[in-house]
This record gives sequence, C-alpha cells and structure tokens, in this order.
Amino acid sequence: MVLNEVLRKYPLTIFLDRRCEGTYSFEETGLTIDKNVCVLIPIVGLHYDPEYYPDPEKFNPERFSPENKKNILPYTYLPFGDGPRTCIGQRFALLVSKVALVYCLKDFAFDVSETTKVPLELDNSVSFIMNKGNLHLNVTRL
Ligand code: HEM
Repeated sequence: MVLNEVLRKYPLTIFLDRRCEGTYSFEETGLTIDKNVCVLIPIVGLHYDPEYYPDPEKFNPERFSPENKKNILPYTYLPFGDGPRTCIGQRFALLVSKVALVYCLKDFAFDVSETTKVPLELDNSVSFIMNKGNLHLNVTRL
C-alpha cells in the first residue's frame, strides 16, 4: 500500500507515449486521432486528478487497501504503464523495494532533520520525477 501510494505521488515517468496504429474516433466526443499521430498519456495528471484520487496531495496509502483498491478505475494508475508494453520489471522492482525497506527498517529509524525539505522539492529540469538536491534524513540505529 505504501509503495503504491509513493508511486502514485512520485511515478518516476511523468507521461507515456504511444503512436496511433490506425485512425480512431471516440464515440463519446467525436474526437479523431489520425494514424501515426503520437499521443502523450499524462501519468502525473491522472494520479493527481481529484476525480480519481480525492485530496490528491495527501499521502494516503489506504487508497490501495484491499477494500479501496478495487474502486480504482482502470488506466488511472500507471506508474509502470499498461498494455503490451507495460514495464517488464514491475514485479521485480516491487519485490526488491519491499526487501530493501524491510532490511532498512529492521535496523534503522528514519526521521526528518532540520535540513529536510518538507514538502519534497522536485527538480523541474529533468523529464522524470526526481528530488531537487540532496535528501537529508536523520538515521538512527535501533
Ligand atoms: C520502480 C521501478 C520501475 C518503474 C516505476 C518503471 C516504470 C516503467 C514504465 C512507466 C515503463 C513504460 C511502460 C509503458 O510504456 O506502458 C517501463 C518500461 C520498461 N521497464 Fe520499467 N520500471 C521500473 C523498474 C524496472 C526494472 C527493475 C526493470 C528491469 C529489470 C525494468 C524494465 C523495463 C523494460 C525493459 C521496459 C520496456 C518494456 C517494453 O517497451 O516492452 N523496469 N518501466
């Protein structure tokens, strides 16, 4: 739940790109996308849309609890993309992250320090999500 919420707020890739394989018209809006047109899918826009994630700035892992996650609409949560080109490392990445977290939290406590930037400041000069400067934390051995 915590990792899912981290990847909602900070999804690494801010958009996905696809090239339209054939001219396609949406019945609901009449909008037509011509063949070969490139489409950008705004991951961050979807992840911060209050229609899909109420109070989107709030870090709330409960959004991904077993009871709540079934209400998440398909294609509104895309940290690993979706469809035939979805991330092949998704399961591996989640497994490694969970193991790393367990090892860290088993022996150390992490806390903010006077120099920690709250809220986290993001670096706008890169096309993926990354914090600006260093990330300062107080680490105590348990
Ligand atoms: C938290 C970690 C990771 C995130 C957030 C992530 C995210 C993504 C995203 C958004 C895509 C594009 C998917 C799409 O276009 O629908 C992608 C593709 C891909 N990822 Fe990851 N990824 C992660 C870790 C990994 C790891 C650990 C591996 C390899 C061991 C990996 C291998 C790949 C490959 C090969 C593709 C291209 C798949 C294709 O085009 O068919 N990723 N990833």
